[in-house]
Amino acid sequence: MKAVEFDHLVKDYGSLRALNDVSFSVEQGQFFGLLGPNGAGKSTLINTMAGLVKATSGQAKVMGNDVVSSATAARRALGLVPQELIADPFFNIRQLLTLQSGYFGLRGAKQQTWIDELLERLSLTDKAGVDTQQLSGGMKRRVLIAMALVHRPQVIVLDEPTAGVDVDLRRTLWQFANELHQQGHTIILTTHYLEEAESLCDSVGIMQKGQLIALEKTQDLIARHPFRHLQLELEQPVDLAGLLNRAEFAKDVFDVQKLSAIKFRIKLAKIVTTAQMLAWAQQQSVAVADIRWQDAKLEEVFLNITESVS
Ligand SMILES: Nc1ncnc2c1ncn2[C@@H]1O[C@H](COP(=O)(O)OP(=O)(O)OP(=O)(O)O)[C@@H](O)[C@H]1O
Repeated sequence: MKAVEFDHLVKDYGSLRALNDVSFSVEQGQFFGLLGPNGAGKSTLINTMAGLVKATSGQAKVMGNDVVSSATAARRALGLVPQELIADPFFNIRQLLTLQSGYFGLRGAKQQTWIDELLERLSLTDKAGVDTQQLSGGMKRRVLIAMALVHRPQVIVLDEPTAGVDVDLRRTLWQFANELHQQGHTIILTTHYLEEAESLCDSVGIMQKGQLIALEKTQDLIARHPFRHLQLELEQPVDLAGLLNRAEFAKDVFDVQKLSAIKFRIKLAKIVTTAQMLAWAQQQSVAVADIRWQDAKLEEVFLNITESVS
């Protein structure tokens, strides 16, 4: 059974097609990154999964449960941390979490122990009796996280959880998310911080204009797009850009950035080995002092994919 499954999902808002025939699945136990530029359809997809948005056609399932025909079971399997911050004038944090537990039929001492644990983990213990209206933005976000986890869902969806949060909460959040992942929960994360996605997510899906345009293991995706940066230090100043323009692999040279008179950062679109590079330098009578490679980052791969599709 897949953690989540989308089958030919379409969502129209009037004449705007926010989801255009999206089909893919996320395996149980994955830490999955859902990426895409603003307006790509990520939130629409997530909200469809959570039963908050009704698809125009197609199907979405959470842990095998159709989000429409088995809505209660699907909702129970999912914990969504939404983007928007809440403020409830009537309840304090503990009351809110107890109420949320009640929606899932969870009551009693065992549930209160779990609520205590959530409060502790999210550094909210001191604030448990405070009305949510009086909380800062970051604390409201912690409450949202606790609310999403109150029923210990198998699938946890974090919709841009670190937008505008401080370093401390960001660290707490990733530590907690990693722990939940290790305990076997499936985590689905949308974020515009691609460094976060690269370090946390084992697989990523990239959406653009309502369609899924890439779906791969994070490392495979990066490896398949052979950008590498070469940091080259020369013994003496040389017009490296000029020389490279005349080189046989000139078409592969992406960008030459002069860092100093002798230091360059070269972005290559094709893998060139160190030996090839050194042989070429020798041919050109360029004395190389140091050569260092750096792999592409998810951010560059992402920009390359989304730019080539748009
Ligand atoms: N309730 C709505 N009514 C009309 N159009 C909507 C509604 N919700 C979203 N849209 C439109 O659907 C498209 C997809 O929006 P969505 O919020 O899913 O994108 P996103 O990838 O989550 O973007 P972001 O990264 O900015 O959060 C956008 O063009 C948006 O304007």
